[in-house]
Amino acid sequence: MGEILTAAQMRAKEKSIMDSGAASGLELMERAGRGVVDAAIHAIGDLTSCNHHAVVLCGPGNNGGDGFVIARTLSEMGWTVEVFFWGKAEALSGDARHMHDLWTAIGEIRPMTAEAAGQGVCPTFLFDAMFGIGISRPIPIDCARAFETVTKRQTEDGMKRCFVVAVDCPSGLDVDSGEVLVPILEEDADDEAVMAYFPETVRPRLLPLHTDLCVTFHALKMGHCLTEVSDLAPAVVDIGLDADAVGQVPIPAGGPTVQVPPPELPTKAWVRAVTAIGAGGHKYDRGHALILGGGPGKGGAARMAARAALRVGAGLVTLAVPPEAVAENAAQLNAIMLSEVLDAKALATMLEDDRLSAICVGPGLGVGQRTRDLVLTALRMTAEDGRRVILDADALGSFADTPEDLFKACHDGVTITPHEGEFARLFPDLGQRVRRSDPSKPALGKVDAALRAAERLGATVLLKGEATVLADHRGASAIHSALYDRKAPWLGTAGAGDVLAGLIAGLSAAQMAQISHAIDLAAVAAWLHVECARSFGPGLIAEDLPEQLPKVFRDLGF
Ligand SMILES: NC(=O)C1=CN([C@@H]2O[C@H](COP(=O)(O)OP(=O)(O)OC[C@H]3O[C@@H](n4cnc5c(N)ncnc54)[C@H](OP(=O)(O)O)[C@@H]3O)[C@@H](O)[C@H]2O)[C@@H](O)CC1
Ligand SMILES: Nc1ncnc2c1ncn2[C@@H]1O[C@H](COP(=O)(O)OP(=O)(O)O)[C@@H](O)[C@H]1O
Ligand SMILES: [K+]
Repeated sequence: MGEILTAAQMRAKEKSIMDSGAASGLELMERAGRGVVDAAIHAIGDLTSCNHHAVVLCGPGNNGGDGFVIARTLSEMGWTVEVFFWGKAEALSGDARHMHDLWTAIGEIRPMTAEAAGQGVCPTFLFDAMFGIGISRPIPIDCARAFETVTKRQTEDGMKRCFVVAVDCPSGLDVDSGEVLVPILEEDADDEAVMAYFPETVRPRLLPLHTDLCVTFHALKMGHCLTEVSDLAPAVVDIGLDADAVGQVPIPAGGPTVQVPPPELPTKAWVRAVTAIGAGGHKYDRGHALILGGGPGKGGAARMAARAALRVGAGLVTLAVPPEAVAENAAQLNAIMLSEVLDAKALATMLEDDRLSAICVGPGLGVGQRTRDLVLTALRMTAEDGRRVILDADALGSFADTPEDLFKACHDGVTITPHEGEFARLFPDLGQRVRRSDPSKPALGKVDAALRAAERLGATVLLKGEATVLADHRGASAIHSALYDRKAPWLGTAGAGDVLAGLIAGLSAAQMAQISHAIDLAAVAAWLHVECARSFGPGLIAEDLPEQLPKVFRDLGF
């Protein structure tokens, strides 16, 4: 698993392999269907106590074609298979039609209605092959209801439910944005607000398609990484798209080109490659991070950022606070140095010292003119010299009314770290379209939104959340999802974002601009952030995060 693709990129890969003659559409579909069966059986493991009965729900496109292959494969293995079909056989594509006909030679097809699908024994597997990457609007209500009624079939003991396998993606998932396009319940149909499809009002009323395992082809798609689509981590089936001919065909732009590695990759080498961790040397070789802090009583956020910067490997860290906050901070700091900074002019003087190699502005600073001045000064003083600036929280909030001022001042050494609210205030047009707010327009999704924002800024954007998305002005992007086996919901705790900003600042301080791109450092920081949260576990508060770093580094073998 290296790359994450958009639907268009996947289609381009499929087309190029077919055009090259290396495989036909039918061969790909056969491999896809058989791969799903293998992955499903592998997930269950021991089938001895299962009833070898499966239900396959097939849709009107090639996803349905995969479903017919699944039905035939299981039937050949001696399973009892029920197939429900939504669509018209004559409207199927050539490949899907062929698979449909192969199935009808050995088995029955019934129309997909809730009544029909609700009858019968509880199957071991329910395969959702209704809609795949070709979904364009909420799935038909009959499909959603048929799905639901199969999952409600019960075993004799009334306990067991079937194991639901989504083919390519759960039907209704927009694989580019991660948005779920499932239908509005009929009982809501006379509610104007619901029918207007405003996500806030509609979401709780939507019919969820619960999935145990999602099996996709060749590579994960963006939606699998932006939304938790199944209980188990998605399985990826190799359908033979890696042949040479495919590599030579440029795939369309717009998808991520950098991916935060999953934990099974050689993480130590990756962390070492983009940081100075484990490199040894003098403290002055590992940079000096400057963190700007807020006024009296508002210093916690910046202190946590400073602590994270020091623990992650900056040689020195200085916290610079307004004069009236010096006493408070002096009482709280030891290894972190303390300076006083009255205003932007004082900051400019301080930044003349180019040993200060990275600057973090925002946590706990307060929204207003003083913060705006500090941000613009930090950006001006670093515009030409390769030093990196991390803008978080109030540094972003202070430009909600004048975002253009920030855009003009940003440079390629800047990383901004907004959560979705801060992002929407800085980029209202993009923020609105992260999710579908207008039924007639597809959602932009977090990756596209972050890429457009990064282009506008000429800088790196790290858009936070359960799935953290990174993008830069060169068009590189990455997704780091704290989902599936990297879940860390307890990381959503006050101050966690301040720690992340400090981690990026610490890595940036230790790293000179020419060695790696800002997006790589932000990606390592995002990975370490979640790793620290997972290492600590539930009960975590933000202060605990930097204290987990030594253990995380030890576990990596440093
Ligand atoms: N290419 C290959 O060789 C391989 C492809 N593979 C498989 O193909 C899948 C992609 O196939 P696909 O492009 O046919 O799209 P798919 O997701 O089946 O649905 C599109 C159909 O649904 C329709 N439709 C859409 N939304 C709708 C709605 N709300 N309500 C009603 N109808 C709706 C839409 O019609 P239309 O929008 O024109 O009305 C169209 O008919 C992919 O996910 C993978 O499983 C694998 O076998 C590997 C090899
Ligand atoms: N459910 C979640 N799972 C994993 N990480 C999360 C989750 N919710 C939030 N986070 C992470 O926690 C941090 C919260 O940051 P932020 O929203 O800025 O909060 P704060 O301002 O309190 O620091 C972000 O890094 C975000 O990615
Ligand atoms: K599906």
